[in-house]
Amino acid sequence: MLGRTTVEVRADGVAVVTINNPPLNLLSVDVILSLKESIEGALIRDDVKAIVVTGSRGKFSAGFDVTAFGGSQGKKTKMELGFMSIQIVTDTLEAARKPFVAAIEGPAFGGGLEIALACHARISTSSAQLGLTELQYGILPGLGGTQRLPRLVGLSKALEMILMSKRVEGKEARTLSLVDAIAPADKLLELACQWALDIVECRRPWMISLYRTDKLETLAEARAILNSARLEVQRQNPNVVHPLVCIDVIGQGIVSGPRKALWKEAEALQELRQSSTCRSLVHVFFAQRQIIKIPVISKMNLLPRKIVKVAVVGGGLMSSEIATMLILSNYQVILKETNKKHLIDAISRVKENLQNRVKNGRATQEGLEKSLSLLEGVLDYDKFKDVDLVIEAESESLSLKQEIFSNLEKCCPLHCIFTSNISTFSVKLVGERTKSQHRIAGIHFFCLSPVMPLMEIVHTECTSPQVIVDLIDFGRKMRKTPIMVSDRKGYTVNSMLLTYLHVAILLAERGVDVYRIDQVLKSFGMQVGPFRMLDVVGLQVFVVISKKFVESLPDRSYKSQLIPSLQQDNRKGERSGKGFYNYDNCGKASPDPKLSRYMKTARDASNVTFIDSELTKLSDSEIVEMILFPALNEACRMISDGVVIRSSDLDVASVLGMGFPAYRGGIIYWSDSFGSTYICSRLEKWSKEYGVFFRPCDYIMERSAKSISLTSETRQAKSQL
Ligand SMILES: CCCCCCCCCCCCC/C=C/C(=O)SCCNC(=O)CCNC(=O)[C@H](O)C(C)(C)COP(=O)(O)OP(=O)(O)OC[C@H]1O[C@@H](n2cnc3c(N)ncnc32)[C@H](O)[C@@H]1OP(=O)(O)O
Repeated sequence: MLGRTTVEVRADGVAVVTINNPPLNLLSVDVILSLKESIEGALIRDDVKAIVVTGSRGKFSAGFDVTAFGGSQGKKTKMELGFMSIQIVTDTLEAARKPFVAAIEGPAFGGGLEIALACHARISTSSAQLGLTELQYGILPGLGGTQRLPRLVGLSKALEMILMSKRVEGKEARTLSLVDAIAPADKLLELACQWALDIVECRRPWMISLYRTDKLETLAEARAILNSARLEVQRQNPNVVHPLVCIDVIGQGIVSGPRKALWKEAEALQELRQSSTCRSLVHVFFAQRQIIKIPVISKMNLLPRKIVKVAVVGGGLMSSEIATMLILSNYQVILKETNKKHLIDAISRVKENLQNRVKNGRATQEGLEKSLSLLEGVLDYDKFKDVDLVIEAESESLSLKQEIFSNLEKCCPLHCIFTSNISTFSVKLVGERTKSQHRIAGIHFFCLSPVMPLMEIVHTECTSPQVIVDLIDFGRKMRKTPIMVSDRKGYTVNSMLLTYLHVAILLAERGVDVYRIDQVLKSFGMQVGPFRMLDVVGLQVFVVISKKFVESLPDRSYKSQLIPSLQQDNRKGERSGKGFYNYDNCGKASPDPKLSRYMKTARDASNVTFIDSELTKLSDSEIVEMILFPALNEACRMISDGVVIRSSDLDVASVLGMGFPAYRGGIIYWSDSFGSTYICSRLEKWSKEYGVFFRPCDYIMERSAKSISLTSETRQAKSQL
C-alpha cells in the first residue's frame, strides 16, 4: 500500500492527521499529496476546530524517502517542486485558518521535522529524535527548514544543526525552543490536542515560524555568523557545494525575507538532488544499512544473545585500546595478562586513554571513575567462568594464540564466544586445537583508523549463524559498523588501508614530498593524509599490524626503514609530540624540515640510490591515483576472493576505515568515474616501473578486458555467507 495519511475527528473538535507509511513513516510525493488532501478535508469541516499532525506506531516521520534523490526522475520545474514546500507546507498548512500542532514521538528527521516546524506548536516526548539531516545526502532542507529552524532556535544554532546534520533529543529540543512542551508518550496526543484547542481559545499564541524574528540575531551579527560558517565549510569540505548553497539560502531569507528564500530553497533542491554528490551519499547511506544484511542468516530470524562480561586476553597496545572501548560501552571487562608488570602497564594505558578523554572534554572525572570500575585485571583464567565473550589480542604468534584458545575452551562457559583480534591470518588456524570452531570468529577493530567506527567480523565456514548475529549486535552496541569478512586468504579490509600507507611510503622514499602527498590526499577529500594518519594512530601500531601483512603478503607490501629510522629517534607519532610532523602542546601539526635526514637513512637502507624525477613531477591527480588505485586493487581482490559479501561493503569500509570521502561514494563506487580499463592500464604501467606491488589483480584485468565496471556484482566469488 502506498504511504498515506489518515484523519480522525475527535469529539473535542480536534482532527488528528496521522502520517502512516510504516515502518518509519517516510515521506514521498504520495504521502505529501495525501497530507494535502487530509488537511484540506479537515479545514472545510465545521466540526473541526484544530488539527494535530502525528505519525503512526510511535514514529513521527524519518523524513523523505531518499530513493527519490540522486536520480533524474521527476525533472520537476521549480514551480512543481515549490508545490510541496510552498503550496502545501506553507500556504495550506502553515497559513491555514485553523491551528496545527505537531505531536512528535520517535524520529522526526528531514522533511518530517520540516512539516512539524510549519505547525503552530510542537509537543514532543523527551526521547524523540529531531534533526534536519538533509546535508548528509548532498541536498538541503527542502520543505522550508532553511527558513523556519533559524527563526525557532536562532541562526547560529540552526546553522550548527543543519550543517552537521545534528540530531537532538526532545528534551534538548525543548531547551532550544524547537519544541514548545514535553509530554510522556501516553499523554502526548492529549496534550497536543489540548494545546491546539488552547490556541483556538486564545489561551496560547498562534505562532507562525516562518515570520518570527524574535530569535534571529541582528543583521550585522547574522552576516558575521554566515560568513564564518562559509569559511568553515569551505575549509572542511572544499570539494562539495551543498553546504555553501544551504548557507546562501538561509542568508537570503535573512536579507530578503523568508518567502522569497523558499523559492531559492526549492531551486537549490532541484539542482542538488540530481548531483553526483547526492547520488554518492545516498549510495553510502544504503550501503551502510546493507552491510549487516547477511542473505542466508537474515532469513533465520535469530535474536542476539546478551553479552554482559567480556574478557580481553593480552595486555599490549591493542588490548588496552579494546579494553578502553569496551568499558566506555559499559561492558564489564576483565583484562588478562601473563605477568604482573605487563598487567600494570596495560591498565595504566587504559587509564591514560580515559584521562585523555577527560583532558579534551569528552568525559568527566566521574565518568572516568565509573568506566574504570568496570575493569578488572587478572593473571589467570579463574574469573572466566561467567564470561560471555573473549577477545584475544596477544602478539601475532599462532602457537600462543592456539594455546590460549585451548585454555579458553577449558575455562569458559559453553555459550562463550571466542574471538581473536587478528588482522592478517586465519581464524580457523587459531581455533585448530579446540572443538569450538562453531563459536570462534575474528573481531578486528580498526586501530589503524583515526576514529575507528568500523569493526570487522571475520567468520569461518564453521562459525555458527547465532554467533554472527551476536557479534553484529555487539558491534552495533559498541556504536561500530560491523563488516562481515570471510576467513579467506588471511587478509582483511586492513590490507586495503595498509596498501594505501605502504604506497605512500614508497612514493616518499622515491622523492615525492611527504607533506605534498598529505596535502594532495587531503584536498582529494581523505579525512587526513597517509602520513598524518600514521602519526595519529601511532607508528608502533602501524609496525605491529604491518609486520604480519608484510610477512604473509610480501608481493603486496613495501618494505621500508623509514618508520624504524623515525622510531629510533623517539619519533613515535602525535602522542609523542613528533613523528612525520611536529606537534605543539595543542596537538597542532607542522611539517618538520629534519624529516629529510630520516628519508636519506631510509633510502640508503632500501638501496634507493636516486630520486625518481618522474615521480617528483607527478600531478596532484596522478598522486591520488598512484596511492589509491593499489588500495582499490586490494579491495577488488577481496571481492574476487569472496572475502566480503558485496562490493558496497568495501565502500563503507573505505569511508569508515580509511577516511575515504563519503561524497565520492566509497573506493569501489568512485572507481566507476575512471572505468576498469583505465585503472588496469595505470596499474600495469606502474608495475613495470616500480614492481609487482602495483600489479592489477585478475578481477580488474578481467573486467578491464570486457570493459565491465568494478562495481557490477556479476560473477564474483560468493562469500561463505
Ligand atoms: C517522481 C518523484 C519526483 C519528485 C521527487 C521529489 C524529491 C524531493 C523531495 C523534497 C525533499 C525535501 C527535503 C527532505 C529531505 C529528507 O527528508 S532527507 C531524509 C532525512 N531522514 C534521515 O536522515 C533519516 C535516515 N534514517 C535513519 O537515520 C534511520 O533509518 C532511523 C530513522 C534512525 C531508524 O534507524 P533503524 O531503526 O536502525 O533502521 P534502519 O536500518 O536505519 O532503517 C530501516 C530501513 O529503512 C530504510 N530507511 C531509513 N531511512 C530512510 C530514508 N530516509 N529513505 C529511504 N529509506 C530509509 C533503511 O534503508 C532500512 O531499509 P532496509 O535495509 O531495506 O530495511
